[in-house]
Amino acid sequence: MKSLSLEEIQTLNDSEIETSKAIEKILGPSAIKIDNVTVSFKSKNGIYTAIKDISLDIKKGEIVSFIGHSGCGKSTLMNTISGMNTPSHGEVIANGNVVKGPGPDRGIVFQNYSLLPWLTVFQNIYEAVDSSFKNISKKEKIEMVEKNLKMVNLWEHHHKLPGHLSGGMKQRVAIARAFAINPKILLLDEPFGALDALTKSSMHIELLKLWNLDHREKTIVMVTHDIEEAIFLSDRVVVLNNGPASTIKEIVEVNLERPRNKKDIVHDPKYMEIHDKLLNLLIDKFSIADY
Ligand SMILES: Nc1ncnc2c1ncn2[C@@H]1O[C@H](COP(=O)(O)OP(=O)(O)OP(=O)(O)O)[C@@H](O)[C@H]1O
Repeated sequence: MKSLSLEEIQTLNDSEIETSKAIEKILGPSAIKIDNVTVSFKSKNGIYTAIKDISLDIKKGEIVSFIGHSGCGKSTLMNTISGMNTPSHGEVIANGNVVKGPGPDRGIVFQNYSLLPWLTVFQNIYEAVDSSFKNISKKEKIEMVEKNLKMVNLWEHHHKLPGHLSGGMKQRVAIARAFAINPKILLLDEPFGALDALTKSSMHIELLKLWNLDHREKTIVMVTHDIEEAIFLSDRVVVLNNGPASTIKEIVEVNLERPRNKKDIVHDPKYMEIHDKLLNLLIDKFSIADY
């Protein structure tokens, strides 16, 4: 079903508004509306169009992953939602507002943690809380930092510098920082890409734990290369075509019940079917016989 643009909503009469509210109640409100977005970059060789005419609605509380080959435009799409890229055509609406730049309603976590190395774990989160919440006391800010560090089991390390933490711990600090500013939308660009398989696996559980504690109200968009990760975490997986001018190849629904159990899920025939589907969408050679 097509969502309405802000202009269309403004021209609705009362009964239409009631109807659209009723529909929204059933389908859930759109947290992110990507409307016909094209992003081109100027380079010395001319203009390079990374993504073209992409439209996608992401509902409040949904977890959606972008997957595709290297260079297909996943980060470009993500950066357009975050406001770090400006669309050459089309627009992104986040939480009802046209995205014009980065904002506190959209928290971002990158693969490289992006913690300030000269600040302690505590200070890294405090700085973010301090610049996002102007009207609360210092005591309340300290409590917010403590609560979020406890949620990722890192309170006892709050005095350490990032350089003295493991990769998984750094990523937990980055996630705690993103949750501390309490954005409605969490954007994760290959957040676990640099972690070993065991740490990655426990980070998936940590992330879902935080999402659950927040009543599954945060919308999470994630870039990943990892099919298993995408299935375990997501409600939908958006597969992108190769660039230039990448488009959406297919959207795969992950209709697996939550809470999901890492050990059991892989034996679920529905999981295997989704896994196969994604594999076939992403890979065309499965053995040396295919060359
Ligand atoms: N600022 C920029 N200027 C010029 N070209 C860019 C810029 N940002 C991205 N590109 C190009 O756009 C294309 C898509 O890049 P993007 O980083 O979005 O891909 P990706 O799917 O996230 O890749 P990976 O999986 O390797 O991280 C690439 O060809 C890249 O070189």
